[in-house]
Amino acid sequence: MGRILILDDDADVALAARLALRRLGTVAVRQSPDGLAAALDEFAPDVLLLDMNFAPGASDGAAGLALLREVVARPAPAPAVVVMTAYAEVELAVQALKAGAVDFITKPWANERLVACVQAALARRAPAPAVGELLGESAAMQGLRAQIAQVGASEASVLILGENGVGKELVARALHRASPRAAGPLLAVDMGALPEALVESELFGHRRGSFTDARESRPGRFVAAAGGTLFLDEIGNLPLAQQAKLLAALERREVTPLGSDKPVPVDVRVLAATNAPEAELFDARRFRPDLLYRLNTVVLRVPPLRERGAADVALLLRHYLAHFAQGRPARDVDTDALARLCAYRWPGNVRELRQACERASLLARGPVFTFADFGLAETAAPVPAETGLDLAQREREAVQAALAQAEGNISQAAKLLGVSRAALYRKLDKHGL
Ligand SMILES: Nc1ncnc2c1ncn2[C@@H]1O[C@H](COP(=O)(O)OP(=O)(O)OP(=O)(O)O)[C@@H](O)[C@H]1O
Repeated sequence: MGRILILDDDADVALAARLALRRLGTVAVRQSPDGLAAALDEFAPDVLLLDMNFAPGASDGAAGLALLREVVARPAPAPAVVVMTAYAEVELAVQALKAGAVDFITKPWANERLVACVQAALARRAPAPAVGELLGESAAMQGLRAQIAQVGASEASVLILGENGVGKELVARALHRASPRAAGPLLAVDMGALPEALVESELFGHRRGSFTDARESRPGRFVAAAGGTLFLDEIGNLPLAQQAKLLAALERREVTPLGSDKPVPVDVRVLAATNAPEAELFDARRFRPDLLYRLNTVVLRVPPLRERGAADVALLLRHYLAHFAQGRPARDVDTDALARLCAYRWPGNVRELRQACERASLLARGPVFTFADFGLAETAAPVPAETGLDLAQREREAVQAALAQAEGNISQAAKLLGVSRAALYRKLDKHGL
């Protein structure tokens, strides 16, 4: 989400742009360049969509270029400028790019093109993501982040569901950060990794001598997380006997350490996660329904990576390849490789993608990354069985992948594909992109 200012003296054009762009954030419209500086100070847009002509009859774009230069020269944070030109004004568009515009859009535009162009400009202005941030701009990930913001602020128990490596722990951390308990600790307990005999002492603590190895008294995780959040990972692996004890602790909001008969009050918010299929979780022979109802006041489902779309895969690739480049500029991903990575199923989800990026960054020798560099099991590009090798489809995928990698920047995408900008525009038109 961002702040977008549209400057166009044609009220109809400005309105059409405002309607198309409103789902990207807060959109304001000005019809005259008079007072633009003050408007920029006041509204502080991330992106300025700038018309190039303002005087009646003028078509040389001089007024627009002059405004563009003023805006670009403003002290940071100056907005990213996307200029609007008429279809034939390629020369003017080039001048604008040279003067510091991040992109141009020709009128009349297809709304999807305008949205993609402004979205890319917004993304370029967005601050670099903090470590551990849940990345993804697909509708599914935006929805998930909105849910986190909403339920994070409450004390509700949240059950986080999703396949291996989708980011359930990141979701738990984000919920904790969004909560009033953010200043307190977040303690994670991996139920899958704990031997059954140790579950109780780990969660509830023990008194010295309560069992053979208990040389010292030890507070359990419930007590250690006081004032904060306890994240019970792989909850589906908790044996039935311990499920009963966990239920009792949650209901009474107190725990009794092993070897003690004095209950200790606890002050934690409990988050739980599992990669078990929901059907298994709702099987009373494996998981107590009463415990499930305690844990799942809110259920958050983290979608598998293959359901988030090519743009999210490309975004995560960019993020992790930059991360593993360790300060050096990251190499590009070859267009064919990108199309195949976007179509790959990612059974290990984001964790698998992260590891594949680490492998490629360490081992690849070429100037660009190829599909083989990522060391993924599936080596053949997926070819739809019935249609065979559909050239048009492959071209469409390559264009999509290049646009995703170039974050919607047409010049860069054209460079990646080895075609001119004009040829890329024709391809966008041909494939209705
Ligand atoms: N949306 C995301 N953006 C950036 N990184 C992510 C995202 N989702 C997951 N990751 C990264 O992928 C890796 C796996 O994430 P995480 O441990 O949270 O997954 P999980 O669902 O808890 O896995 P498991 O089920 O195996 O416990 C981590 O390195 C995490 O930082």
